[in-house]
Amino acid sequence: MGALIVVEGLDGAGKRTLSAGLVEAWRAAGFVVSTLAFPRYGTSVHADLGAEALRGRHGDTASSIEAMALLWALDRRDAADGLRKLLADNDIVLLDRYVASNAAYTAARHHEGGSGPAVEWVRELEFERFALPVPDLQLLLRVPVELAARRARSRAASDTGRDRDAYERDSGLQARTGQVYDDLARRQWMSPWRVAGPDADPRQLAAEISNQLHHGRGVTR
Ligand SMILES: Nc1ncnc2c1ncn2[C@@H]1O[C@H](COP(=O)(O)OP(=O)(O)OP(=O)(O)O)[C@@H](O)[C@H]1O
Ligand SMILES: Cc1cn([C@H]2C[C@H](O)[C@@H](COP(=O)(O)O)O2)c(=O)[nH]c1=O
Repeated sequence: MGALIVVEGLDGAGKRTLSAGLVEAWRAAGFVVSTLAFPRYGTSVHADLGAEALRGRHGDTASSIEAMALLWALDRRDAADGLRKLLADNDIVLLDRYVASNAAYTAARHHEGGSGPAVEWVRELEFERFALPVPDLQLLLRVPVELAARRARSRAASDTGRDRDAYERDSGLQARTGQVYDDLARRQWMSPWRVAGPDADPRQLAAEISNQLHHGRGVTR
């Protein structure tokens, strides 16, 4: 059974870039690695509806905090069997966003912290009711809100298919989401967390994580 590792952080933090670096380093070290990014745009109708809602479609869907969270959660529920198969077939499965994204953004939209009712609602929905696999490690890519916003803006300018959505345009939401992520990491919500900064070296991080998991539960190579 492979190790389930999740990269979390704000919009534009650099999760996709860091994930690519980690995967490259682990593969170079001989690990069999698969990756998946949530929301699964183009694969999941729930993910696509969510993205469209954040760009003004589907009436008042985006204004409902729980409706949005349910769309993202249903995307993961549909992915659960495939995820279990990936875990059976790989040493490491790396996810770019997972359940903690729903916990952080839902709590932040409600102006709650990391131990409030929104986080508990997400935990009960996704880990208990939907029985999604619990991560072995959650990695918070913690970058200043201003830097993440700058990166999200410059990516939107250079990539015409990646315009900023309603959450990315809401600097207050991003700041509160960052605080909830900090809370979740401090509380070690659901599993062990590590925090990496904007200058993290993917190769060094990859080595530290595989050592950490080796001493804990899995990942032998
Ligand atoms: N370490 C870095 N140094 C400089 N630029 C970076 C770094 N990491 C990411 N970027 C740039 O910042 C932008 C956002 O990065 P990326 O797509 O990896 O973020 P993300 O966290 O996956 O975003 P989102 O969650 O919004 O999809 C991209 O244009 C990327 O090239
Ligand atoms: C998976 C997931 C995402 N969100 C939020 C985070 C982003 O602001 C948007 C879209 O995600 P992307 O990474 O920018 O494509 O949705 C969320 O609130 N809950 C989730 O589970």
